Amino acid sequence: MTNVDLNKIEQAVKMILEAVGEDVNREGLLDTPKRVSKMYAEMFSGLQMDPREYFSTVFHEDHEEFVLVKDIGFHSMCEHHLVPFYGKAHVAYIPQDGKVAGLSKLGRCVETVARRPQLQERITSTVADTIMEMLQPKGVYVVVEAEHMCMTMRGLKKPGAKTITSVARGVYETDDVKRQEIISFIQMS
Ligand SMILES: Nc1nc2c(ncn2[C@@H]2O[C@H](COP(=O)(O)OP(=O)(O)OP(=O)(O)O)[C@@H](O)[C@H]2O)c(=O)[nH]1
Ligand SMILES: [Zn+2]
Repeated sequence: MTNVDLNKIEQAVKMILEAVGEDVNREGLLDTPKRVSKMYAEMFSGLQMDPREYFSTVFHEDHEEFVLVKDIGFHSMCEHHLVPFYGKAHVAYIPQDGKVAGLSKLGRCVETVARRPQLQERITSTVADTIMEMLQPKGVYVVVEAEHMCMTMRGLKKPGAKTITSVARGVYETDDVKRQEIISFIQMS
């Protein structure tokens, strides 16, 4: 978090509170700018990290079918409104030449990419492209399902509306049978 200017965030939060008509000196708000600055540093910590690093260690295992880690919970921040969107990611790949990653690294990749000002589509494609680049698998399929607070607590105001995005790379782009197979495992409860 070295490049995060906590002071600047504090000043900005103070200005927003003043601008909406709050008394920034009332007791309950005294520490709020500082708290919010630390919170933003945490929520945007993915900007300081490179998700590719999680795949610098790979294992060699003679496994030729898919690996799927599903229901990876995440929280992110909509880059248009700076309010949360959150849900689950499902990440699948088919190793090539026995090149497999530690299972936790798929979740770490999602977490890092999510902790940035984001669009759901970009989380989905960045995770898929990172795995394609680092593991050179036969294919990658990523599905993200999320609820966007910018559509529930404001604007459209439709609580429960869910957005689903998917990105297919490699064989998952061309092989309908393989894609259907992984979709059925993702849908399985
Ligand atoms: N494609 C995409 N759009 C998103 C995402 N998160 C929020 N949005 C949308 O970004 C759009 C921004 O639209 P604008 O018209 O510029 O902003 P707005 O007036 O606040 O829009 P409303 O939400 O419709 O009130 C909205 O339609 C949001 O629903 C996302 O992850 N992906
Ligand atoms: Zn939004």
